[in-house]
Amino acid sequence: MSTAPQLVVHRDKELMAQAAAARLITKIVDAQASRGSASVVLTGGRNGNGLLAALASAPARDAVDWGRLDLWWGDERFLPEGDPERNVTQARRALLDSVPLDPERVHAMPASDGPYGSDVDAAAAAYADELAASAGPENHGPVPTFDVLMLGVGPDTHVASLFPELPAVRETERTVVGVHGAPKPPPTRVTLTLPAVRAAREVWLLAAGEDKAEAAAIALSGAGEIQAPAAGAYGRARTLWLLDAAAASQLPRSLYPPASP
Ligand SMILES: O=C1O[C@H](COP(=O)(O)O)[C@@H](O)[C@H](O)[C@H]1O
Repeated sequence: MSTAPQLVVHRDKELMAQAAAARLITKIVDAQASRGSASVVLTGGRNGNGLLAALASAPARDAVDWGRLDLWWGDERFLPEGDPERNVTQARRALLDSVPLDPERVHAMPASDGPYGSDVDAAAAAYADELAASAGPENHGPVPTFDVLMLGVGPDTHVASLFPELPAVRETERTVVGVHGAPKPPPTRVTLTLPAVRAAREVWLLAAGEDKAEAAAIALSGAGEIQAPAAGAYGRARTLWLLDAAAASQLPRSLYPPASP
């Protein structure tokens, strides 16, 4: 069942990144206190990396037990290991290289020069197997119940590497698929599907900047998920849109409470 989106609109993208980083720290600490460990799905893109950079410079980052955190990715650009355009490379630079993570719990998606070579479909199937191996009976399915799954929203409403009208966004069975011919470079990618996204307790959609305003307005105004993939991204317990004022500028004001005078 879909959870109705809740919206939080911040003054600008810097404040949005800092507030989202603070929110994520609290979520991780709470999950570790109640379940022993936490699991988070990272997103690539400007807003996702902005959040990680804000987290890296937040003093409260030391409240996280980094060794008891599983990190997964919502999508990856299928490029060689270490390529600066890979989402994991960018995440390492923004945050991961500066915190004491357990390398066994950092679940990067395969690279195009990894064990599956250039076979992106085999790479996607392997990531699906890794997810399934981490899911316990309590998860009732082939993916763990992620505590938080973050998604940057593209100007065309794509989330992860689920682009409007492409086969990946129509997938209803597999949890991870290879993407061929993405309209945004690089064309070959690996992505979680909407059923995998919806296994998360909380899904957070990040949209900052004027170029996200139309996408946010379309996705939040009843568009279908095939045409507007962001509209199909929701969590089991909560769906949260974190925006800045520029990205919220085309939304009907009825969707979020007015700022105080
Ligand atoms: O290519 C990608 O783009 C989206 C959105 O990125 P943005 O820079 O427009 O915020 C991102 O969420 C995704 O992970 C990434 O692979």
